[in-house]
Amino acid sequence: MTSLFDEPRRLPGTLITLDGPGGVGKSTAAKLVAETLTAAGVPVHATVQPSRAPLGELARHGTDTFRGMALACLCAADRHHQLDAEIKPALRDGQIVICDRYVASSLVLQGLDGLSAETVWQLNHGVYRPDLSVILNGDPAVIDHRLRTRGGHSRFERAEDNSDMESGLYVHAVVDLQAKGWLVETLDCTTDDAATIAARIVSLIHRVIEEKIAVCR
Ligand SMILES: Nc1ncnc2c1ncn2[C@@H]1O[C@H](COP(=O)(O)OP(=O)(O)O)[C@@H](O)[C@H]1O
Ligand SMILES: Cc1cn([C@H]2C[C@H](O)[C@@H](COP(=O)(O)OP(=O)(O)O)O2)c(=O)[nH]c1=O
Repeated sequence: MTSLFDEPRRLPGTLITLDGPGGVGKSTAAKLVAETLTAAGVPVHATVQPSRAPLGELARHGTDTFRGMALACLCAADRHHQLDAEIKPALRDGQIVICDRYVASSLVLQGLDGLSAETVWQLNHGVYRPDLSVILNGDPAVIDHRLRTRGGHSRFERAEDNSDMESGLYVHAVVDLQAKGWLVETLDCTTDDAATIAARIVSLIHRVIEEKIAVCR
C-alpha cells in the first residue's frame, strides 16, 4: 500500500506512540513518562487520540452512536487533522511528542467493528510514522480486572470479552505495523507497576534518541 515515495519527510522531533487494550495502563504510563522527561528538562508535548479538538471529542464520546466505517473515518480524519494542526508543528519544533493511542488502536478497534486492516491503512494513508510505537499488553484477565475497577469509557471497553479480544488483536497489529517498517516494542504490563512500565518506556525513548543522534553524525 504505502510506498517509500508516500513517506512524509522526517522531522527533527521524536514521535512516540502508546497503544494497547483499554485498561492496560496507557494513560497512566503516558502521564508518568511525560513527567519524567519534563523533570529532566526534555521538551515534551503530551497528547491523546482521539484529540481534544471537536472532531476528536465527537469520536471519544460517540462510540455508542458511530460504528464501523463511520467511526473509522471520524478517527482517521481527526488523526490527519491533529497531525497537521498539533503533532507535526511540535515535531518541527524539535519536541518529543508522546501520543496516547495511534494507528494500532484503529487496527484493533476498527477491526473489532469488522473493518479489514487494509481499509484502516487506506484511511490512514500518509500518516506520520512514529519513531517508536510502544504496545502495552499483558494477561487479559489482569487487564480486565483493571478495566472493570476503573470502569469502561466506550462501547468497546464495556463489552464483556473486550480484554481477550483486544489483547489478541494487538498481537496481530504488531506484526502488521512491523511489516510496514514501523519500529515497535511490546511491553508486558501484567505484573510490573506503572512506575516500572514508565521507566522502561523512558529508557526505550532515550535509546531511540541516541540512535537518531548517531545517524545524524
Ligand atoms: N502497571 C499497572 N499496574 C496496576 N494497575 C495499573 C497499572 N497501570 C495502570 N493501572 C491502573 O489501571 C487502571 C487503568 O489504567 P489507565 O491508564 O486508565 O488505562 P488505559 O489508558 O490503557 O485505558 C487505572 O485504575 C490505573 O490506575
Ligand atoms: C484512537 C481511536 C479511538 N477510537 C475510539 C474508541 C475509544 O474507546 C474511544 C475513546 O478513546 P479512549 O482512549 O477510550 O478515551 P478515554 O480513555 O480518554 O476516555 O475512541 C477508535 O475507535 N479508534 C481509534 O483509532
